[in-house]
Amino acid sequence: MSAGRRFTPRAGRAPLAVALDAPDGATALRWAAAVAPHTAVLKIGLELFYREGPAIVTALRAAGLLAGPADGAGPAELGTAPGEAAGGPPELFLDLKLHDIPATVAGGMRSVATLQPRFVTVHAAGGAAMIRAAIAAAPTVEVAVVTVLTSLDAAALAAVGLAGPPQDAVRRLAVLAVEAGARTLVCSPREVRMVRSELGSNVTLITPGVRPEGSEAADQARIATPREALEAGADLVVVGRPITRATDLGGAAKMVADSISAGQGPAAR
Ligand SMILES: O=c1ccn([C@@H]2O[C@H](COP(=O)(O)O)[C@@H](O)[C@H]2O)c(=O)[nH]1
Repeated sequence: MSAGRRFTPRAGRAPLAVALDAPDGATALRWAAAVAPHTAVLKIGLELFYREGPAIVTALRAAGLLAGPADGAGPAELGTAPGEAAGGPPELFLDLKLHDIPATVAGGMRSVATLQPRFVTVHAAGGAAMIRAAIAAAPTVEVAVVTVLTSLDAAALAAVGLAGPPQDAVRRLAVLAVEAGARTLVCSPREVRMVRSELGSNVTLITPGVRPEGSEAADQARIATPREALEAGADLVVVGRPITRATDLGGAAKMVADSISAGQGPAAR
């Protein structure tokens, strides 16, 4: 079973992960400084990690923009229980989408586990053995399993041999992942209700494909607003370009965080 309890943001933080899809470390540091006060999680993906490597994690931590082990970063049993900590810097989400043979993915997980991230992503399409290997290799990391990329619509899925509504593919892959021991899944906000009713309240659901009202979908196909995602049962919403392409990144992140917080409370969850 993958590490951690169901995700709860640190006290005072909106359940928002800002995607730092920056071209270089200097830009990432600037963006992180602007958004860190408003977000629970910072997500580092392929663009930034391939460019800067683990050094970007060290730099963000040195700047106080990312939680480290001393802040109780990592899965809940390694750090603070929900509600215990008063804020603190955002937690680390390494969105590296590992997808390879089990032994290779296990090696990759062992390597990135040294950075003590809260979440690392792998692709469900790598299969159950690969997911089990990822979890076993990094017991302190929450392995977040990507079901169906939020950029894929029904036509794109049919073209890769997965004809049928995206919901069906998401359901199959979510069940496979949980049967392999995962308890954190990535899907679009459109499938959250279905996945939650299929797999219950113990799984953490992370949703990219989130667009504040009026912002461009760009290459995302299965989208909803932050409020809609949370109301459907998501635990953490990922927002990138609508924040990082804004002139005032801090203001944009605050607006998204406020829109989420306005919808939170017993009735909304
Ligand atoms: O299915 C997935 C899995 C991961 N992502 C990542 O989330 C962000 C979304 O960024 P936006 O700019 O808000 O579109 C990005 O880093 C993706 O790699 C995803 O979009 N869909």
